Amino acid sequence: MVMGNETTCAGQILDSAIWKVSPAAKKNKNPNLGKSDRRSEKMVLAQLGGSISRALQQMSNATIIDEKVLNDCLNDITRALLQSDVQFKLVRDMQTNIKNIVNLDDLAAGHNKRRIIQQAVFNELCKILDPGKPSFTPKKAKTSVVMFVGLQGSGKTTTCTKYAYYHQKKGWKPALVCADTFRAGAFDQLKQNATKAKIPFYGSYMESDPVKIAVEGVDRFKKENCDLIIVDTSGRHKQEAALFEEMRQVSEATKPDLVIFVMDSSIGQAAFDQAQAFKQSVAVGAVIITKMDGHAKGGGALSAVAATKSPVIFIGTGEHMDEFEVFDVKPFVSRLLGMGDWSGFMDKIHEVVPMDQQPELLQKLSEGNFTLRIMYEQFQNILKMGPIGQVFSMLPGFSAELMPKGREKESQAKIKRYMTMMDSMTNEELDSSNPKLMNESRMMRIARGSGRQVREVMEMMEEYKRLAKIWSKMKGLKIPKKGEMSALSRNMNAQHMSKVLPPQMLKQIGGMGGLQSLMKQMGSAKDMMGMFGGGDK
Ligand SMILES: Nc1nc2c(ncn2[C@@H]2O[C@H](COP(=O)(O)OP(=O)(O)OP(=O)(O)O)[C@@H](O)[C@H]2O)c(=O)[nH]1
Repeated sequence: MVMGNETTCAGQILDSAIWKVSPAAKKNKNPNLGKSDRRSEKMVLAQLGGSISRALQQMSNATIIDEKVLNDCLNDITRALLQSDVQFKLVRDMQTNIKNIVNLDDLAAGHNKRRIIQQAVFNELCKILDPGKPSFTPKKAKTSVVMFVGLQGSGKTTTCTKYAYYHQKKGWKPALVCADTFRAGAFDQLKQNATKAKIPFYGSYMESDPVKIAVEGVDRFKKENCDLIIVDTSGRHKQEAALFEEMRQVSEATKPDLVIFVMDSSIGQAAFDQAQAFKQSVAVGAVIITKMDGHAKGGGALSAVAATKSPVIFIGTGEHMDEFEVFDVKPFVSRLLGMGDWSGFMDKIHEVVPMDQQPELLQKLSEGNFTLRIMYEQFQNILKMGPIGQVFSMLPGFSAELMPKGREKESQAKIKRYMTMMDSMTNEELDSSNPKLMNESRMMRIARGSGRQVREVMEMMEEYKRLAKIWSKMKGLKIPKKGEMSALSRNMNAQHMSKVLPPQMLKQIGGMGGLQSLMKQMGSAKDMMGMFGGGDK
C-alpha cells in the first residue's frame, strides 16, 4: 500500500466593461467561443443563449403576437435547445409548459412580450436544472465519504482532486482514495495530483480488488479524522455491466454519504442515458460537469440533472486544480439567456478591487472625477478579473455571444498596451482629469518612453475621454456594499442606467420601458432577484 504523507493538510469597472464590449458587441459576428473563454458556464452555452435571445427578439419585433408568432418563437427556442444536445423529451415538455403558461391575451395587451416569454423560458430552464432538493452537503469537521463515479476519461480523477483542493482551501481536511484498479496509471495520476495539492492519498500498485482498497483507505482516513474522504473509482470507455457491478460493490462496502456522477460536457445526447445508467446502479446524489471550457454545447447538463434528479454542484472549467466552479442554477440560466447577473458582477467588483481601495474608488465613481490614474488602476483590476468576457456577461442584456472569440484577447492586449504607455506618464499627467493637458509634445514623449507610436497614445487618450464621459454619467450613483442587491436596485433608477448603458444593450433589454420594468422587478419580485444571482446573500 502506498500512503501519501500527511502534510499540513495540505463600475468604474462597470463602465470600463461597458466601453470595452461595445465595439465587439457592434460586430457580433462570431458566436463561437474558444479556450480563452475557458472559465465557465456563462461562456459555454453562449450560442444557445444567443439563439434563444434572437428568437425572443424576433417575436417581440412582430406587430401582432398571435398563436403563429408565438409558435414560431417557441419552435426556434426548441430547435436551439435540441441543437445544444438537450434531450428531446425535456424540450418537448418545456415547450408544452411554456404554451400553457404564456397567455396570448396578455401578450396582445401590449405587455412586454419578450420579458413575459423570457421569464417563462427562464423558469422552465431553471425547473429542469433544479431537481427540487439539494444534494447532501458534507459538514466540516464531521467525517463524510464521497464516492466519484463516471466513465473513463470523463475527468473523474482530476475532478476528485479539484473537489478535495476546493475544500482544503476552505479549511477542510480532505483525503483521496484511489479505488481505480482498472486503468493502469490511474493511481499514479491521483498520487501526482494529490502530492501537488498536498492532500493525503491512499492506493496500491499491487492490489487488484477495488473494494478492498476503498475500504482500507476510508478506514485509514476515518482514523486520521479526515472530514472529507473522497473515493475515486474505475471507469470504462463505455457503459458496461462489470463497471456498474463494481460501483455497486464499492458503494455497498464504503457506504458513501454522497455519490457524485462526473460527466464530460461534450458527450451530447448520450448524457441522459449515461447518467440514468449510473443512477440505476448507485445512489447518485449530485452531478459535476467537466470540460465546460471546451466547445461542448452543454445541453447535456440539463439532461444529466433530469436523468439523475440530482443537482449539478460544480463544473470543471479547465485542466488546472482551481478551474472548478460552484454551480448555481439561476445565475447560470440568466446569463445563458443574456439577462445578466448583477449580484455576480457587483460581487466580482468587491472580490477584485482591494478592500482598502473600495471606499475611495466608490467615492471617485460617485464624484465622476476620472483621471488617467484611475483608469490605470481599473485596468489592473480588470486584468485581475480574468477573461474580460466573464465580466461583460454578468451585465444585464449581454449574452456572452456579444463577446466573440478573439475580441477578448485583443481587448486584454490593448489594456496591457495602454498600461505600458501610462507607465511613461508623469504624476501630473496621471492625476489630471483634464485631457487638454496632454499636448502633442507630451504625447510624443510618452510614445518614445514606452516604445509605441504617437498614434497609439492618441488612441489611448480617445479611449480615456470616452471612459471619462461614461464616468461623468455615473456621478451620484451609489454602489451597494457586498451582497446588497436590493440596495443596488433602489439606488439606481432607470433614467440613470439608460444613460450609462450602450444603446444596443438598452435595445436588447427592451428600451426604456423594458429597463424600467426590469428595474421595478429587480426591486420587488423575489424571483426576479434570483434571476440576477439570488438576491441578497
Ligand atoms: N479542459 C478540461 N480538461 C479536463 C477537465 N477535467 C478533466 N480534464 C482532462 O480530461 C482528461 C481525463 O481526465 P481524467 O481525470 O484522467 O479522467 P478520468 O475520468 O479519471 O479517467 P479514468 O481514471 O480512466 O476513469 C485529462 O486530460 C484531464 O486533464 C476540465 O474541466 N477541462
